[in-house]
Amino acid sequence: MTAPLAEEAARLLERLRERGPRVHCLMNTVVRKLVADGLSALGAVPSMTDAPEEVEAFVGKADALCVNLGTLDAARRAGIDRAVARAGEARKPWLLDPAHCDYSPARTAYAAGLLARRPAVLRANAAEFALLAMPEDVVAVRTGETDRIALGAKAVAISNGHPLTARVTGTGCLSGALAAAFLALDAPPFAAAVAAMLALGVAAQEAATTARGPGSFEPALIDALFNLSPEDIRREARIDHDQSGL
Ligand SMILES: Nc1ncnc2c1ncn2[C@@H]1O[C@H](COP(=O)(O)OP(=O)(O)O)[C@@H](O)[C@H]1O
Ligand SMILES: Cc1ncsc1CCOP(=O)(O)O
Ligand SMILES: [Mg+2]
Repeated sequence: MTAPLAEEAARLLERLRERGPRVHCLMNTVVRKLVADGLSALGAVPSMTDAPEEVEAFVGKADALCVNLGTLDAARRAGIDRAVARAGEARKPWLLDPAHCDYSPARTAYAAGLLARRPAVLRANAAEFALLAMPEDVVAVRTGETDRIALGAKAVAISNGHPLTARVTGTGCLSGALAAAFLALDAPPFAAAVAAMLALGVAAQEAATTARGPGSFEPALIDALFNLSPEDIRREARIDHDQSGL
C-alpha cells in the first residue's frame, strides 16, 4: 500500500509550513533565483552563500544543506568541502545533486567522492545517476518522466508532474532543494524525498493548467508551490511500488 506514504507526505507539508525550516544551498549560479523562490514559496527559508570563509557559519544556522555541483570552480569546491564537513559535525542532513557530472570526468570523480561522505539523499537525472554507484544507505532519487526513489530494496515510482517541468532550467535542482527542505524537518530521508517529489509533481500539474509555455509555467509553478495544500497531495498523489529497480 502506498497511501500511507502520501499521507506521510501531506503531514510533512503541514509540518514544513509550521516550522519554516532553513535550508542552506550551495547552488549552481544558473538557477539560484528559481530555487530560492521555490523554497520560499513552499514555506522554507533559503540561504545561498558559498564563500569558503562563511559557509560553515551558514550551515551552522541551517536545518539542512543542499549541495549542487552544476557550476564548479576551486573556490566553490573548497566551500562545498567545508560545508559537508560542518554538516557532518553538526549532524545536519544534507543532499547531493551531482548536476552535470555526466559532462566531465573530473566532476564524476568529485561527485563519487562526495557520495562516499554519505549524504542522506542523492538526487540526479537519469544520465547523472547512471554514472554513480549508490551506497546502500543513501536514498536514491532519479527524476524524469517518472520519479523513482529507492533505499536498498524499498522503491517507489511517482508519476505526478507535467512535461513542461523539463523545459524550465533548474527544476531538477529545485526538486533536490525541496527534498533538503523536508530533510530539515528530521523526517526519514525516504519520506522526505517522497514528499518533495509529490509536492513538485502536484504543483507542476496545477501550474500546467494555466501555463502557455515554459515562460508562464515558471511563475505559475512558484504560485502552485505556495498554494499547495496537504489535501492536494492526498488527492493527487500517483505513487506505486517500483519493481523495476533503479
Ligand atoms: N517528461 C517529463 N514529464 C513530467 N515531468 C518531468 C519530465 N521530465 C522531467 N520531469 C520533471 O522535471 C524535473 C526535473 O527532472 P530532470 O529533467 O530529470 O532533472 P534535471 O533538470 O536535473 O535534468 C523533475 O521534477 C521531474 O519530475
Ligand atoms: C544549465 C546549467 N548549467 C550548469 S548548471 C545548470 C542548471 C541545471 O539545472 P537543472 O538540471 O535543474 O535543469
Ligand atoms: Mg540537474
